[in-house]
Amino acid sequence: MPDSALTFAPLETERFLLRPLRAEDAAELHRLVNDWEVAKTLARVPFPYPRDLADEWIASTADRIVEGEAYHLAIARKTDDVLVGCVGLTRDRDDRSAELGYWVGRRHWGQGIAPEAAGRLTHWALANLDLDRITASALTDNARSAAVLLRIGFRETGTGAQDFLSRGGAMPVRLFEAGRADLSPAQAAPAAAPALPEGEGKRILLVAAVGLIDPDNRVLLARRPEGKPLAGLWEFPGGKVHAGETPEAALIRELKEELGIDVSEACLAPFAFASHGYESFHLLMPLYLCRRWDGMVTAQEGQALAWVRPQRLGDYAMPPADKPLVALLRDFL
Ligand SMILES: Nc1nc2c([nH]c(=O)n2[C@H]2C[C@H](O)[C@@H](COP(=O)(O)OP(=O)(O)OP(=O)(O)O)O2)c(=O)[nH]1
Repeated sequence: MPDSALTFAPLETERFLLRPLRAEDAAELHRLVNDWEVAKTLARVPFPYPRDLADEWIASTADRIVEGEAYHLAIARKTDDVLVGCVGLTRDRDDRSAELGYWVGRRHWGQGIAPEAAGRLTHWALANLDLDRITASALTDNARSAAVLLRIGFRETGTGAQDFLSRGGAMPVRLFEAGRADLSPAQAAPAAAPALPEGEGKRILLVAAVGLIDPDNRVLLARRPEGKPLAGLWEFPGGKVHAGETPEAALIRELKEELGIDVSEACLAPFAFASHGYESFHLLMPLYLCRRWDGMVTAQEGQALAWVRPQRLGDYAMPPADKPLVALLRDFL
């Protein structure tokens, strides 16, 4: 799946824009990073830091964004576009992971900039790239950096050793990792959901979903957007059944809201269901199939959509509840 953006839309945080680096940033970047207190915490930064290297490195970041290999971004103040540091991710496609790194210039320390920027990039990456986890490391003598990672939601997974250019050799580091489950907002069932029985002490959440099938026998998947639980995973369109609604009425409403199409109840054929225990609720999800609708399928909420051939469904990371449904659907279509 192509997920590398040709042009990278800056990511906004409360106080900063995380934007691609520009040639004009080189002087300030050099001033901030050519500081032993900053360079000594970074694995791939030499000290002293040659001025030319700032130009070369900035030039290389654009290509790597286009190729979807690495996202090294300026942390720029929204008010005056002043560069205060950098935050970046380097992907390991084979491992479906990426490594997070960040630094903030010494004159900007103590303002909570690193967690704000690194947290935003981590959430964005898990929601928009084909990744399952983000890794990071911090020197064992850098408690401040470890605290940043823990604050974002990273888990400490062990210790290791890493080569540090600035220190001239291998140094001991603490290793960290974050996956969707670490960062997801609480998966609480909404107040609007009907009162269903509890199973094993967990509330049962009723969600209606549909496999929309086009004339080429492809199935529509939608990507869960940033900010929702399980962000970045692909799912069958649908949503929670509200109090007083039938599953069919809920689906008709959701398909209008999310995809801008009109579906009649007669075109929703019951197919299978998922019953899956998540940590804080038990999901009960009837899956319908639908081959007829009115209107053009268009993402109404900015979510990514993909029409997928049945035999390629396995290429898309989906919530654990969907696994049995995918197998059934592949056999059926
Ligand atoms: N729509 C859908 N939801 C799924 C699938 N698999 C799966 O585990 N789920 C889970 C994820 C969520 O916990 C829940 C759906 O809730 P949701 O929050 O997306 O529903 P919604 O569209 O009503 O969202 P909202 O308006 O409350 O933001 O079901 C699937 O294939 N499709």
